[in-house]
Amino acid sequence: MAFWPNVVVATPAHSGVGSSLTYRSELSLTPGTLVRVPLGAREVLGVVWDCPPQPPEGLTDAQTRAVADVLVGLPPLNARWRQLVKFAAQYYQRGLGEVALAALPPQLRDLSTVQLARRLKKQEKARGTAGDTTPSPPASAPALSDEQQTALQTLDTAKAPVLLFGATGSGKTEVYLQATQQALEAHTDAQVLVMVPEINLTPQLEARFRERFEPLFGADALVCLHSGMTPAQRLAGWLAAHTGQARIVLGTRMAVLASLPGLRLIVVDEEHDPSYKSQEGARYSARDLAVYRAKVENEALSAQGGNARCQVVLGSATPSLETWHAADQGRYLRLSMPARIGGGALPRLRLVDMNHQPKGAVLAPPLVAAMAERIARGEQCMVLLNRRGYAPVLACHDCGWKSACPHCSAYRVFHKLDRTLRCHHCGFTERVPRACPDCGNLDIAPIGKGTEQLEEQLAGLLANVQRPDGSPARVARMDADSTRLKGSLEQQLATMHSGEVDVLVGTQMIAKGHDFRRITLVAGINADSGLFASDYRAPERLFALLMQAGGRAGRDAAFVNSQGSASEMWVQTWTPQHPLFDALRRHDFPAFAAQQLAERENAGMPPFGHQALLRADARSQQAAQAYLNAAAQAADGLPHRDEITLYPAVPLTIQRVANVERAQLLVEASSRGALQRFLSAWQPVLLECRALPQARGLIRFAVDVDPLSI
Ligand SMILES: Nc1ncnc2c1ncn2[C@@H]1O[C@H](COP(=O)(O)OP(=O)(O)OP(=O)(O)O)[C@@H](O)[C@H]1O
Ligand SMILES: [Zn+2]
Repeated sequence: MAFWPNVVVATPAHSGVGSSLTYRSELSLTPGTLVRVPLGAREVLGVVWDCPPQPPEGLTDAQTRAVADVLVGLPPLNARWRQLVKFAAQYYQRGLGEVALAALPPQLRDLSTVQLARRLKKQEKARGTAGDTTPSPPASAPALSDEQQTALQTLDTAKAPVLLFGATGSGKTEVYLQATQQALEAHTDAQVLVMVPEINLTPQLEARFRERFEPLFGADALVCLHSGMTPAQRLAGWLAAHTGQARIVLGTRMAVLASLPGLRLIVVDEEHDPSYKSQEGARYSARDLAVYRAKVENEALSAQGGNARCQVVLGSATPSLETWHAADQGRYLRLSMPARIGGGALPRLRLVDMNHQPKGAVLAPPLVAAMAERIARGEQCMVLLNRRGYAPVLACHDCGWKSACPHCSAYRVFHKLDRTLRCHHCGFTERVPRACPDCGNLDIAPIGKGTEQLEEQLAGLLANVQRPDGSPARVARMDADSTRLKGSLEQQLATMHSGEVDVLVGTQMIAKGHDFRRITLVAGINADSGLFASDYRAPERLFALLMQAGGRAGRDAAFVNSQGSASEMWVQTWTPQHPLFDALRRHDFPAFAAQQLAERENAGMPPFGHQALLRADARSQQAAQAYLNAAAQAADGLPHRDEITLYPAVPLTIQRVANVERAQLLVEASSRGALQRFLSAWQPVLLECRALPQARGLIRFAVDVDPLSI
């Protein structure tokens, strides 16, 4: 007897190959089975989607090729996983095979059945011995605060996705830890997925999970999944999750597509973080997929009877407005934890009106004085500036030359430490010229400021300040440049935790999730850039950034009290009267969210309206825009066209990157369903339009559903 399995394989997006290919097999293959199949001259990894016993109409034996190999020993990917992948592919307008195969560890593609069997055996063996070692005593969990206790109980019983709206330092992590423990103890096969925006930024979190759960469930109980791992590590982690050996998966957005047959709890920590949205391939939102995934799991669980559930919890002190709105509507259950652990206060806001500061001052003198005082008392400070390098531009005052990147419509950033001009978009790097390349003038100077410069200036301004033990104050910088080397981030965080460093200067990476115990002053240096950005999400981002940054101050109430001080958040601004600061002063996220949501509703913006972007990359800006506009024209008559607004093509803010011209076209609809159906109908049209004469020079197009910036 023969079977005709339909197999999905990784085909390039829009390659025209259908969502699955039909092969022949002597055996009936369970859907979800991993196979190797011939594709052209190659042999590729594929996932069996279904396996009918008759060939599809019109197809004969002779036309189909046989499945080359079946990865026996690996359990098939289950129906819930396949449903998740199918949904992601449809919703984000990508190929099924592309999404399915991208969700698998890359190394799986290269392994033969024999190699895979060996790998599995090794893992099985390791598991056998793991139990032999005597477990260390479990790290004891602290007694929960009343708010934490209530949150934990509600998580256990809630029938909807939960928004854990907890102030900075309210102990959300402890709630995740104990909810994880509850879920794992409820069932021997239960698994928990914990997602974080950037795993390397928060080594503390991983350490807390390991410390808590390895003694209880063994050293193999927790695996990580993120793009910084080696291919071998990723495969091992994925296999452990897929076989159920790993009980906890801690990962970044990609982990949302991991195979987790026993999934019972999904935690999305700092759910507002933009890095949950993928910016390439299928541009999915891992947060939104997490909610969908829990729904699929719950449907399956309730079909089995019993009352097991898969809970999903989205946690943040500054939730995304999408999530906040869903809670307003009752689709999500909002759990509030307004109090900080230990009863500490949130930092007091000090606005510095830069109109009244000495001209050219990067740091207002009162701010420097306040920092000096705190250092002298043995407290730490943090200064946030969202721009790395020494200065964003280098310029010649004689002829007007500026350090433009030859390949991008952007300036190259001046990095003083290694004397380079570096493009932050394409990476193009050159030594800083000794003189102006255009006129030979020796006097070329930086314009604006970045973290390197801030570090340098602060070191100068605080040179005479002493710590309580009489030693000089120490300033350090943490940004993508200072943490490039492996282990350097951990080391820098350690110097901060140990108190070696008094002032930490850095980009947004210092504002995220860290539990520094002795910071009592946080300063935001250049907030205004976020106030007047053209993107309608800019205020939401700025508010979250400032509130999160401020949230690093005063986390240890006992320390703050013993110092006899109060923690402060300083913000330097040219527009202190901006209403955003009122809400920030009151730490009133709900008021800020309500005001922003009202504006969005009036303007029909998300989450009230729904958007997608059609993006085009081309050799010329004209071709990129021509393609987009042609695609818009060709949309006439498509289903739901009358419910859709298509805007004219526009160049991206940075329109050229690495010599590629970029343009986009906004698609808007008042209903998500209409948008979805329109986009599906538009997809073949988008493919056809590539061949139009005016689109010559087009390199690629991509659809971005629910884009984060427009
Ligand atoms: N019940 C508790 N008893 C004592 N200490 C606790 C308790 N819960 C949490 N903590 C401690 O309080 C501090 C803040 O907790 P945590 O880091 O979880 O806050 P968070 O809500 O995640 O904050 P953020 O959103 O700012 O990252 C941590 O040092 C944590 O160990
Ligand atoms: Zn460049």
